[in-house]
Amino acid sequence: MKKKRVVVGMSGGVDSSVAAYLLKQEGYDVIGVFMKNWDDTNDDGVCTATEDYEDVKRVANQLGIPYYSVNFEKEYWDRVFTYFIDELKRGRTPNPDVLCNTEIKFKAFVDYALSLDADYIATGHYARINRENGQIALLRGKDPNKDQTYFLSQLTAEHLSKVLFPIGELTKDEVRKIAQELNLVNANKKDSTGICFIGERNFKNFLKNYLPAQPGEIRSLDGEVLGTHDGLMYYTIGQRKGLGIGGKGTGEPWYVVDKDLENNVLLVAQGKNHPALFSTGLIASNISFINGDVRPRTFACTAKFRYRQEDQKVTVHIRPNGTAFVEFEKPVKAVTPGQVAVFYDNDVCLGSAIIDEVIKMDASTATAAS
Ligand SMILES: Nc1ncnc2c1ncn2[C@@H]1O[C@H](COP(=O)(O)OP(=O)(O)OP(=O)(O)O)[C@@H](O)[C@H]1O
Repeated sequence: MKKKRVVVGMSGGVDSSVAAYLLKQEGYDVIGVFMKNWDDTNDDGVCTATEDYEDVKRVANQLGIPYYSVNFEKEYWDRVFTYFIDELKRGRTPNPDVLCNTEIKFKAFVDYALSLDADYIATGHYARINRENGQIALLRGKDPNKDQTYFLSQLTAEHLSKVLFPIGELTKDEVRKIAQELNLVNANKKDSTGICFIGERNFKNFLKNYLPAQPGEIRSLDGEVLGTHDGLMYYTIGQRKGLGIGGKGTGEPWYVVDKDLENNVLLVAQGKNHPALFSTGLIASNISFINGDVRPRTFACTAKFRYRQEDQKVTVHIRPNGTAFVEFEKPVKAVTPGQVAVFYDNDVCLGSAIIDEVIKMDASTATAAS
C-alpha cells in the first residue's frame, strides 16, 4: 500500500526535527519544508534564515528525508506584517505570531503542501488534536511550560483537519533527549524567542525602520509631566523597563497604565499593584472558535490574555453584534488591547478573540487586587 505523505514544516529547530523523525518512525513518507517568511539579517549582519535552512538540510540528510524551501515573504508582508504595523499605529500591542499561524503556517503552507500531494501537514507545535466522534478539538500540549495553543487559538477545525502535531504528547526535555540520542546537529540549539521576524533584535531599533518615532510626554494620572517617550508604539500596558523616569515620585517603580493616542501621551502609575493596572473585564472582536460556533451565548470558562499567563476564571458573553464581553472573576493585571484573549475548557482550547477595550478596575476596589 502507498505510504501516506506528510509535509513537515521544518524551522531548523529541535522541535520540528524531532517531529519529522517521529513521523518517519511511524512509517509516513516524510518531506521537510522550510518557509522563508522574512528577509532577516540580524544586528550582526547575519541572515538567520540562511543558517536555519542549513540546519534543515543537515537534519533532513541525517533523517534521510527530502527537503524543500518555499518563499512566503510577500504573503507574510501583506497578511501579517502590515497588520502588525497598523495595530501598533493604533496604540495596540498585536500578536503577529497568532496571525502567522492562521495566514501562513496553516493556510499558505498547507496549500503548498497539498500541491506536493500531502495527505497531512505537521509542525513541531506543543499542542494536541483530538479527532473523536468526527469532531476536531485542539488540546494543550502535554508540557505545561511549552503549550502553544495560545498561538493556535484563531484556527478552526477546517485549518486543522489535515494537521498532525507529533510532539504534542511529549515534554521539551523528552524532545531534546530524542534529538541528542539521534545526534541531530541541532540537538542543543537554543529555542527561538520573541516575535519571529524581530528575534533577539532590539524592538525599538527594528521598528524605527517602519514607523516614524513621534516623541511625546510621559504623564502621571494626575497630569504631572514626568518625562518624554520616544513614540507610543514602543510601549505596552504593564511595561516597567525603559521609561527613564525611575527617580521620580516615591521611588517605587513606574508602570505604563494607558496610552492617550489623541494627545500622544503615555500614562504611567507608580507601584506594581496600582489599581490603574488592573481591569475587571474586556470587549473583544474577531471571535474565532475551533468548532466554528460563534453564535451568541454566555458560558463560564478560563482564559489567558497573554502567553505564559495563568488561566483566569471568566464568563464570556458572545453578543449578537459579533463581539464578546468577557467578565473576570477577579481583577487581572495588564490586560492589553490588540492582544489575544484565549478561552479554555480545562485542556481544550476553545478559541479566542482580539482584545479591543479593557474595562478598568474602579479605584475604590483597589484592595481586591493586591
Ligand atoms: N521557517 C519555518 N519553516 C517551516 N516551518 C516552520 C518555520 N518556523 C516555524 N515552523 C513550524 O512551526 C512550528 C512552531 O514554530 P515556533 O517558531 O514556535 O518554533 P519552535 O517551537 O521554536 O520549534 P522548532 O524547535 O522546530 O523551531 C515549528 O516546530 C515548525 O514546525
